[in-house]
Amino acid sequence: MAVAELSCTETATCFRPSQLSLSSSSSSSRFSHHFRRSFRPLPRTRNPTISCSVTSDKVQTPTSVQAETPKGKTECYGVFCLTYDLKAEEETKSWKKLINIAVSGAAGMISNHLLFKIASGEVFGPDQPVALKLLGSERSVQALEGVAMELEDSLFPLLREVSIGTNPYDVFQDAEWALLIGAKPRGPGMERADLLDINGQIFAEQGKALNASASPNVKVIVVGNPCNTNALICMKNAPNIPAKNFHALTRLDENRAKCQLALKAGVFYDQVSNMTIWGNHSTTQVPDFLNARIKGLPVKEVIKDHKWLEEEFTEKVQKRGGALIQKWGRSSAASTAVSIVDAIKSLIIPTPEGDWFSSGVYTNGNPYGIAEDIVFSMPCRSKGDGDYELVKEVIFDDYLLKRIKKTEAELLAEKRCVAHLTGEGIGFCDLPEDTMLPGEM
Ligand SMILES: NC(=O)c1ccc[n+]([C@@H]2O[C@H](COP(=O)([O-])OP(=O)(O)OC[C@H]3O[C@@H](n4cnc5c(N)ncnc54)[C@H](O)[C@@H]3O)[C@@H](O)[C@H]2O)c1
Repeated sequence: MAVAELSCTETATCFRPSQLSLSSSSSSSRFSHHFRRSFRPLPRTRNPTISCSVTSDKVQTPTSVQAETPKGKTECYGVFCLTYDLKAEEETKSWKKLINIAVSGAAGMISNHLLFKIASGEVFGPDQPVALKLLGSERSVQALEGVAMELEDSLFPLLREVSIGTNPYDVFQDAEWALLIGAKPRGPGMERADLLDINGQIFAEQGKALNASASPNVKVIVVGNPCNTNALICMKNAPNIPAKNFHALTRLDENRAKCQLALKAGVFYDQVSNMTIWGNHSTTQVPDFLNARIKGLPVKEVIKDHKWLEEEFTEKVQKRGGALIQKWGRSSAASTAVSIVDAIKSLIIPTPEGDWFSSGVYTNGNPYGIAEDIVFSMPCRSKGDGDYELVKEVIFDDYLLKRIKKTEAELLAEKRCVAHLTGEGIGFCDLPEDTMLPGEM
């Protein structure tokens, strides 16, 4: 094989030696799984200029490789340009049909953990090929290419295609899952209301793009904060997608609550079940120790220190993100990625008998008397078909109801604040207090 040096200053048709030697072979049987992946940039709003320098006289020119690409696929990115018909190749395999997974904020810290879990088969299963569609901001394009390169270098057999782009209408094309992580962090001195507006605009646009481009039954998990209201905005801008398909991630909060209960009870955390986080992914969230169980028993029967439950436990879960920042100097990324995996698996694997999981979902028709038309974390159960039902057999006491009311009030205020982004008039911000997101200082 010819040895070539490569340098690229922009995304476009750049080739590395392995890819070039592959392109000269017409026999697809010589390709191993990972050779059949493609990394191609999606069309962007601005045209990239190409600057590649390959220092070898033995390699083929990019032009000859381009000529071999299947019809309609004129651009490719990275090591493996698409020089074969991926669909024809798929027909010879007994694997499941490829699924398209869009991830926004793909160059960020959470995605840096998540993408490799998805590509490895840990999330959707060891026989489920995946295509990753990575959305970044204009500022993160170079980093996005770096992510794609690392994915290439990992040689995941299940990873069949990676595309990158900055236009959500292109990136979300045919997406069956949309993991919306990308958002702006709250800067110094920025009010929560400002953050709601800035990030709300991102999610309004992405909702429209999902509506126009994604699979009609796409499942959407909103991670970028403030995630409940961002999910509401996204949903309102995607009227053709069922409202039930939109989730705000509160699974990290559930996992944190389980961990704290296990520590206090002196059991391993797999003994804690039926954990609900009610409400907003903020410091008003309510970790429900009334309905949770330890070794199948009500928590209050196992942990007799009820003062601890009401005061320390609740606050510890609510402020866990901030405590972590103090130690790490940055917000939780690995455990958030793990919780996104948990959230997806909870929808594609039947919920264990008698148990449930928490997710921020649309409140219309909820059996708990929570205000309609907001995205609120509630207990859910799934048959493993991507859908869920709200759990009916939960109990309430005054303590729980009072706290649920507080987080509900916050979400209703957030909703009023973003009315201009949900098509419901002029936004008016009267947030009860400037509560922090878990993870903020
Ligand atoms: N729900 C939860 O449990 C939870 C937990 C932790 C973090 N978060 C939130 O997740 C978000 C991402 O966290 P992170 O640590 O990965 O942040 P990060 O700053 O490392 O990454 C965010 C990425 O998003 C990109 N981005 C910004 N605007 C974008 C847009 N319009 N389209 C696409 N990409 C865009 C940025 O360029 C950046 O690469 C933050 O809003 C954070 O508050 C939520």
